[in-house]
Amino acid sequence: MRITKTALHALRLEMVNPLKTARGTYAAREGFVVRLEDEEGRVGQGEAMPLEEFGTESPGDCERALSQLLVTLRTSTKNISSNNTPPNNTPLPPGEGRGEGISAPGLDPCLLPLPLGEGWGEGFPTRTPAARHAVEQALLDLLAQRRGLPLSQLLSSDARTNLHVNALLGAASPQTLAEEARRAVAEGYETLKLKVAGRPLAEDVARLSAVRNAVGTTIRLRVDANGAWTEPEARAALEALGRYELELCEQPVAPENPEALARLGEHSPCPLAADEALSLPEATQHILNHPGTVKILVLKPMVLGGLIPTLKLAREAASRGMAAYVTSSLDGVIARAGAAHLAAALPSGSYASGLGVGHLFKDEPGNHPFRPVRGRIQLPRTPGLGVN
Ligand SMILES: O=C(O)CCC(=O)c1ccccc1C(=O)O
Ligand SMILES: [Mg+2]
Repeated sequence: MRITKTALHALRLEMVNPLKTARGTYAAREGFVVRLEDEEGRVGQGEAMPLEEFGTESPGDCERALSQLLVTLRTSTKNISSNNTPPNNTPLPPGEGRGEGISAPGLDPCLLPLPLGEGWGEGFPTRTPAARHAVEQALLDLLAQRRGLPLSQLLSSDARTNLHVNALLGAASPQTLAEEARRAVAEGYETLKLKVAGRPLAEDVARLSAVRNAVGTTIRLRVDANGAWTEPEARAALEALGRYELELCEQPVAPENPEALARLGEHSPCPLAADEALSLPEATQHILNHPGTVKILVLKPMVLGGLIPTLKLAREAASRGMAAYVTSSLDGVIARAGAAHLAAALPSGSYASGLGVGHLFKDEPGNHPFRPVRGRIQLPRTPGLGVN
């Protein structure tokens, strides 16, 4: 494969309502779309949507890195793969083991001529994970198209064809949250997620109570503290909120403190999931080494530097008995499409993915295949990413 043309566009996504997390409030998102054309006229697409507070580079650094990467791609005298048919025309092997499959059938070799930096497992993080994500995604889109496979199938021959997603509830007051929760359940969602922390515990208790009363006991409720509780606060909050039967809690304490996360996990009334901590290599290693205390990883490909590093981390986690699910970092359709293909290729699909955020954006394209319907995303069967 040879890249004959490249293009880089800025992308600005206005939100319908600002999304409040304990780490920041987002009214708009700014990033980039990369388009790569191969010698046979196919076009691959990738997105970079940096979110600095969650461990990516700044938009400025991202743009500089992308410009450099695209120059390298255009001027590379080396073909990205020595011929059109890779030596081994099969997808990556299924997700057991330590992910050694990834470098085997032609994927990493295709990306090797690129100074993409390293992915998770080889000295992660890259300094520009969002830029790496975009270029890797566009190359994978092209590669999957060339092989006539949906991207999910390129990543794993065992990939599922549809995904559960959670509804992200954005309302603040208990009453409006309860209405929002009822609507989501009526639409077909079986897993609801709400942001907690950054406010008095009594308020979160009232919010959780209102949601649980509104939806009954069969719906899964997950909460996300975005690292905002201290360890004692988290202990008290998990105790109080745990009465409402939580599926899990994402990142109760600061990402820099995986020891506290592990201690909390030993006595928590609900399973704990690591999210922001995974942008820090030392914290990630600590978490992988304590699989009984943190049971789940929340994987953000934009933060982890691409789909392949993320898949590697998921396989490593699975080999240690930990579960994982994929969420976006409030990305546009292109990145969410890649994340959906990745979610379908994870070793296990037992947790809903956090990819149902399109309705939060003002100019979300209307009828793309990655829109959840009745709480599920049905992956397109077309080769590549499946986004036009
Ligand atoms: O998981 C979802 O449904 C949406 C993704 C989400 O909550 C999120 C969005 C932007 C930044 C961080 C997070 C997070 O999971 O912490
Ligand atoms: Mg989270």
